[in-house]
Amino acid sequence: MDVLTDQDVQKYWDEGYLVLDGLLSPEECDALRDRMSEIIEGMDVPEHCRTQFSTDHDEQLKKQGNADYFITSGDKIRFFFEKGVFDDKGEFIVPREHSLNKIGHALHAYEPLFKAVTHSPKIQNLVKKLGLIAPVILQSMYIFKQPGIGGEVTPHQDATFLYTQPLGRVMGVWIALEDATLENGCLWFIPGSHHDGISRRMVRTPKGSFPLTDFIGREKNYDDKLFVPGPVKKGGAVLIHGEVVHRSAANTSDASRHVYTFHIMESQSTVWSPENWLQPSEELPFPSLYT
Ligand SMILES: O=C(O)CCC(=O)C(=O)O
Ligand SMILES: [Fe+2]
Repeated sequence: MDVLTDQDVQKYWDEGYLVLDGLLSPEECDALRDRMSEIIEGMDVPEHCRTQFSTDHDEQLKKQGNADYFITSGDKIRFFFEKGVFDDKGEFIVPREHSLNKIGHALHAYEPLFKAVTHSPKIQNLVKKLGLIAPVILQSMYIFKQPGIGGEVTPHQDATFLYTQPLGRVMGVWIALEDATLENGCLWFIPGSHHDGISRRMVRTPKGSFPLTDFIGREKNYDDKLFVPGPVKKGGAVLIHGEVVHRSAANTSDASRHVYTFHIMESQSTVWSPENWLQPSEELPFPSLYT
């Protein structure tokens, strides 16, 4: 059975995103969440995440540590924390399971359950239905959007961070492992905003310089009234075109909003920018979706 109808496909290309109900069962969602709880229990918190800086020199070291940790995370499973979750001794001041913003960027490669969902027949079939010929997985993230402290994600286009030539080759698959609502920070989109290219690109800076990345261009100021919410029930998913403008609000509710999301690229006749922060590595070349 096709997960996508012809109308769905049309809607995706017209609006730049598509909300799908019931991609995963509640049990499949819970299995991913349970595995994530185990990962967090066993998590080693890197020193540069814990340390507070007391001198400018310390601050610089921490910044460098954070930047290195991020830019080499494409083929690893790494932990990214919310602000203000450690005290000055580096101990958690919130429960550790509430301290994380996200985990990335290679769950799809190294965590069997996440790998199985990513390469599942359902995902493969919907990507086939969209006409992709040689799709590969670029990255994956588990995003927590913690109750009360999960911050907003400001308006952006994913191709800002995952740039290709030509554009139009990248798609996010964003799977709600809990209900994503207006209260806990569901996604919002500007329908049809994927037709005008991108306004900003994140690029690596020359080797040996700091910061490690910089932006070319800047994000436009979008009229708030243009955004349409995309709430979705647990197990539902949103397909996100690489150039559609989207955002999510802070989570001011008591309910978390866990999601598993990954990005796919049509690799046929596409050039992946060597200036992107994320690069395929010897350890982990971008794996094919269909195998
Ligand atoms: O989960 C969010 O709030 C933002 C996620 C996002 O921007 C993405 O998956 O592309
Ligand atoms: Fe995004």
